[in-house]
Amino acid sequence: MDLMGARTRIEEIDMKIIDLISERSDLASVVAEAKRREGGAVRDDEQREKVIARAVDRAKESGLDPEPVKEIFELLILMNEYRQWKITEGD
Ligand SMILES: C=C(O[C@@H]1C=C(C(=O)O)C=C[C@H]1O)C(=O)O
Repeated sequence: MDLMGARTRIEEIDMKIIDLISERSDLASVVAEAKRREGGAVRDDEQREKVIARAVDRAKESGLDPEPVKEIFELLILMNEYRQWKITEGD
């Protein structure tokens, strides 16, 4: 694969990543509704730790440096929490 081919493939992967981030982020409405019904704060430190630990383990299995992966997941969690706060702010 040449440079152009690699860049085209990177672009395709980037678009998929954005679609997945959007799908993950959209689940904030489901989570916010469940927490409204069942009770529970937007920020859940126990669940945060599980999500991060899972991502770090998978990163290591994939031969990736876990630290940047951890940072990415911290941002994804913040995005989801922000969406939940926006949904529940009128409550
Ligand atoms: C999605 C949730 O809400 C928050 C967002 C999380 C996430 O994006 O993975 C994890 C824990 C919570 O702080 C949840 O409680 O499951």
